[in-house]
Amino acid sequence: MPPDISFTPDNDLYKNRDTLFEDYTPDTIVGRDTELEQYHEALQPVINGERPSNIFLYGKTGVGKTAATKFLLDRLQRDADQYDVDLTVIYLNCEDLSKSYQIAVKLVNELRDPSDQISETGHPGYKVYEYLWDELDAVGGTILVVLDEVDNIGDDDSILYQIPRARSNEHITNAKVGIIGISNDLSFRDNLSAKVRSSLCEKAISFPPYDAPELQDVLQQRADTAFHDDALADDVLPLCAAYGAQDAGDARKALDLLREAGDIARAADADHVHDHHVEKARDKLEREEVMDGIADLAEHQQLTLYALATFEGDDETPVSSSTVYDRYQSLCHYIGSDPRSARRVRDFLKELADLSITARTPQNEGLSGGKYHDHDLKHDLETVVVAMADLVDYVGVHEGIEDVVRSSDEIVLSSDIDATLSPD
Ligand SMILES: Nc1ncnc2c1ncn2[C@@H]1O[C@H](COP(=O)(O)OP(=O)(O)OP(=O)(O)O)[C@@H](O)[C@H]1O
Repeated sequence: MPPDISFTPDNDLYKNRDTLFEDYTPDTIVGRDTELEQYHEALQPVINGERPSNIFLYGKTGVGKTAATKFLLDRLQRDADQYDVDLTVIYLNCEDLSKSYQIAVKLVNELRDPSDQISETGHPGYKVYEYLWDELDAVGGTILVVLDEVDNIGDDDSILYQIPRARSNEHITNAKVGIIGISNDLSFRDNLSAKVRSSLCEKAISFPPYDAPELQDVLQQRADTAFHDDALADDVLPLCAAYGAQDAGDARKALDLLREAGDIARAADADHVHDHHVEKARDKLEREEVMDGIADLAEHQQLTLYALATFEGDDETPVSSSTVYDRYQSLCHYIGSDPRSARRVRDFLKELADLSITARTPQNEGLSGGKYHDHDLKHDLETVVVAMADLVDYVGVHEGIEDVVRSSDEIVLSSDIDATLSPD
């Protein structure tokens, strides 16, 4: 008989938890006054009925570029209606679109009736642009094309050049088209060819990371809609904001932390969310992030990490790059894979440290010992081994991690652990 499981609503802490998610658009944007002012000014020609400027927004992830865009374009659309300005806004996320051709097809289809769509492949490039110019002119008025994550477009025949020049090249005569490009790749603008840069970046607006007081404003605004009054202890928002500021001033992460803390408090049947819930939430999110980072590593990077993990299991860390390399070679030997060079493995170790998966400390033993780096895991051994369980399953369990594999509920291997690999 299954146990008698039932569900009852539990909304003692949350008033509207959904507002802590990414897809919720807040009514106002806080903490971005300077950027909103610049952005507002850059959009002003639209409401004057003039040719729109091409605008480029850049800044690290989670600093409000998309939120500010949606907020301002909503307002602009509302006011355009009031002042009889014929405005059409098309929003496109370029995450999976790396070619100008794909963007052009998407735009044509956005502008066309659903019954009259073109296929995603098989048209000559010039033809797709012809369709696009026809559609833009048919819509007419002012058209703003928002290209979020614009840095994914990686070709020379750039639509980022074609659209801004379409009017002067007499491809379109009716519509006035402006591009709003959004990017979190800070080197993207510098790497654009001069001609694309000058068309796309007529108005460039930088979004810096949030500092702790700005993040606290963002969190406070969201907490007011998400939680009941008094649900949060006084130190919760300052703590989430401080962690968010440490995490590159990313509002998305700070909001995730607040929601996770709320969930942990709710699961514990707490009357309030306290700082210890925030600390637990932070550990959990950090662990998930590290695990995702490890799962994304290439095979030989993971083998390098596996080699280091075996020393951690034997309490022998920190260890030098050459010690890790010897163990790495043994692991390669077990699976019959050609080891990468010692230099390459030193690069892997540096990358692991850059990803905050390991700690890398320079050592200098003077003339006798020379300079080298020591390495250590930055997270507990079980987290690391769980994250690379598929590789451990494939290579076999090394003695150094045997205890943790045996004691962990989260590591399920397809074969017997008895067949452990010897130290080297
Ligand atoms: N100033 C703000 N006021 C209210 N909410 C904000 C603010 N800034 C960011 N947010 C919220 O934080 C999250 C991330 O913001 P947003 O998507 O705008 O960042 P972004 O800079 O576009 O990041 P990415 O480059 O990763 O797309 C969203 O949920 C957004 O609503």
